[in-house]
Amino acid sequence: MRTAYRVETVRAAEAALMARLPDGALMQRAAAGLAGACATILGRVYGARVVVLAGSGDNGGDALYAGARLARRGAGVSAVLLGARAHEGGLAALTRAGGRVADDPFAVLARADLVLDGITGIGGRGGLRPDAVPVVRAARGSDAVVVAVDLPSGVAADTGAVDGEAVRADATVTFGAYKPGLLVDPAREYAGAVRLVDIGLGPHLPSVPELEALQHADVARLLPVPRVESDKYRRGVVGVVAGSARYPGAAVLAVAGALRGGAGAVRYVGPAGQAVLARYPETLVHAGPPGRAGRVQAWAIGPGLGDTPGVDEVLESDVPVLVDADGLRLLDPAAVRARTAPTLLTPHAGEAAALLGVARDDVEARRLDAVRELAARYGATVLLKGSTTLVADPRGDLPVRVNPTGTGWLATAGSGDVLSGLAGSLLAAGLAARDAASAAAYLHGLAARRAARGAPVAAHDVADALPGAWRDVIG
Ligand SMILES: NC(=O)C1=CN([C@@H]2O[C@H](COP(=O)(O)OP(=O)(O)OC[C@H]3O[C@@H](n4cnc5c(N)ncnc54)[C@H](OP(=O)(O)O)[C@@H]3O)[C@@H](O)[C@H]2O)[C@@H](O)CC1
Ligand SMILES: Nc1ncnc2c1ncn2[C@@H]1O[C@H](COP(=O)(O)OP(=O)(O)O)[C@@H](O)[C@H]1O
Ligand SMILES: [K+]
Repeated sequence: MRTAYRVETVRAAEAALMARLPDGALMQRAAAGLAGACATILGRVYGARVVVLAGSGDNGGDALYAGARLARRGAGVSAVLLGARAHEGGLAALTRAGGRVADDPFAVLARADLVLDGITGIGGRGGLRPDAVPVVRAARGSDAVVVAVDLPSGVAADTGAVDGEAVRADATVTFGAYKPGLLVDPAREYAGAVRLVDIGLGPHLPSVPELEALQHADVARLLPVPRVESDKYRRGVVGVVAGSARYPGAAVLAVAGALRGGAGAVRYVGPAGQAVLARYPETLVHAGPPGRAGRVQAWAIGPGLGDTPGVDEVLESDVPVLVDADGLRLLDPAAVRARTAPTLLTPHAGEAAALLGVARDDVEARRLDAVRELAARYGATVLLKGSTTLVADPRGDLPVRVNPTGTGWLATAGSGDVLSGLAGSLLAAGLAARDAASAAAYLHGLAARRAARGAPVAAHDVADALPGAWRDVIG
């Protein structure tokens, strides 16, 4: 499991650790890790041309000390000082090691092999200041590899927001702990490949992080496995309420996902039964309404539903309910809050914006805030779809989960329908809403990567690739 912590938590842990260490020891650990990562990227340090962009704080200090280490190994290191002052110790170390302050920043940047972005780290506020913007653009426009120190300067560490201009790095070397902005878009995209340097913070960090990203082993522990005493009913029946005369395909895709999610049977309820049976004869179909369709252990309702009623009825049931797509349009927060069984909402950014009464761009810019706000307002688990899918629990003291497996190839019509069916099936199999949502997003992303392998995929390809993704996860 990867975890991320907020700035104030990281600072508190740093303070606790620093109290036990000699002055400056922590910065030296950071600088050593940073220089080592740069050496790996460069391959050959001797003769390499390195430019350090140094802001006025400790982030600049890390970068300058790392520059000094590289200079001692034979790199030609120039510093570009941005801000009213420079980290004294770092600048002195760099000068002692043979580095120099650049007379002409643009000339050194044009010839650089590697640029260290040490303008701001966790102390930065807002986007880059105007003096830094042309320098950062020149760095980006050169052939140099851009390595961000702790965070790409200009991104918000705690939220992943990018207000204004920020450094687009090829790689980020972060210290002590991931920060939420390194895992959540839009900032995540600015960070490139992220490498964590251990500076000994671990024992001083709280056990509950702000954010967590599951990995194969974590998901493997969540996935349901049939046992000797299992039968199709004990494995769980998932009810899929989806599709309409206008969108019969949504029903087929949601069922396709549900059949690969671990439930023992899939009960389809709605007007697209023929289309569903033609593709998946193993489905139990019923014309509806859901209350008459027979017992299920969880409902997934919404994909392609159009104006077909049913959401209110399903919300009144005492089993877990997933609401997606059209089902989200007329959702009554009071009805959701009144439920005793778990509810899982799976909006994309546009649907989340409508539920919150804000613009879609606001949700995209502050995904972490949006998903938390929705979970709190509806008293439901919320899976916010998108390039870094997030899952928030209504219990605000649990970490938000961020899915690391997503791929842009998933941005194809109907892939969300597959996800609904899959997550609903995991709910029926007995997973808690938060686990069902995060395991489904994880498998869904992996399946898309497997199916795509660099080429476009259709939603049904993603569904077909789910068993392979499942096998990858359980190893
Ligand atoms: N704590 C530790 O033990 C360890 C910390 N470590 C390192 O320290 C970093 C944190 O250092 P920090 O606290 O000095 O803040 P930092 O990110 O350098 O920026 C602060 C200065 O930048 C300025 N500024 C603000 N916004 C700006 C903007 N938009 N554009 C331009 N400038 C802007 C503002 O100065 P101002 O110009 O306003 O006076 C502010 O004072 C952390 O990320 C990690 O790298 C590691 O060595 C491990 C041990
Ligand atoms: N840029 C992206 N990167 C990764 N995943 C994405 C991206 N855009 C969309 N997705 C994923 O694709 C799926 C699209 O679902 P949705 O928006 O409901 O589409 P539809 O309604 O057509 O099925 C979601 O799982 C979402 O997380
Ligand atoms: K930085």
